Amino acid sequence: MITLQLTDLKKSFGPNTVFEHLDLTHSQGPLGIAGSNGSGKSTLLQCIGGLLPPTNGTITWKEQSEVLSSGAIQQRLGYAAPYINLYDELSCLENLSFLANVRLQDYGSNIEEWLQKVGLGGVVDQPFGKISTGQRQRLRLAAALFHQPNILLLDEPGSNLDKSGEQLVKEIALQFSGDNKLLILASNNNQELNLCQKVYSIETQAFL
Ligand SMILES: Nc1ncnc2c1ncn2[C@@H]1O[C@H](COP(=O)(O)OP(=O)(O)OP(=O)(O)O)[C@@H](O)[C@H]1O
Repeated sequence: MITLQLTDLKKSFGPNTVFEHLDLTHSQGPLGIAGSNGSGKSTLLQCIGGLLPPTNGTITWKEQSEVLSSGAIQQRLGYAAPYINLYDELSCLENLSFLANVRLQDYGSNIEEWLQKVGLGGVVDQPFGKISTGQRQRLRLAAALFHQPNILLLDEPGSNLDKSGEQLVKEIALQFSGDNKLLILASNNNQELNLCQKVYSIETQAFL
């Protein structure tokens, strides 16, 4: 079982405090983060995913009762968000191959499988910068998933996706409802938040 524990978390940008005194524990399955525009959902997700240092407080990941090191978290973590970009000049396939090389592991046929699964089989050789916005979002999802993470962070996963893309997000959320999996999904979209077993409001700092 994977557990995330946030204790007395605070994030400020200069004089602007986005959230403070935030305590949250979540074990296993999909957790939604809700809140209006500018309430701090992306900021919280970036702190959880290690992209932003919190101003105060602690973020602890555990697998069973063992505290995970930052290296262990990076191995287990997938993250898809509009602010995580891929290389415009590289093709879809080259982008994922590059990420696989960075991870220093052989993922066998996983990359091709994920490109098919997200519906990009017809554009594998197209540069990321030249595919449509919805296709780019699909590639971001594949990039977050091909290494088979058991922790997944998704920021507005359905943005620019059509009906089949929404179905894909639903399947991903279902996949992360299983044992030893944890999904955190930040969104304004109720349809997406409904995919989550629990929803936490960043504004009230309570479960809805
Ligand atoms: N790098 C930054 N520097 C300064 N302020 C920032 C930075 N990132 C976010 N903020 C501020 O933090 C606040 C929360 O922004 P954030 O993007 O986390 O909100 P959000 O809930 O994800 O919004 P949305 O629903 O519009 O995506 C905003 O006031 C924003 O301007």
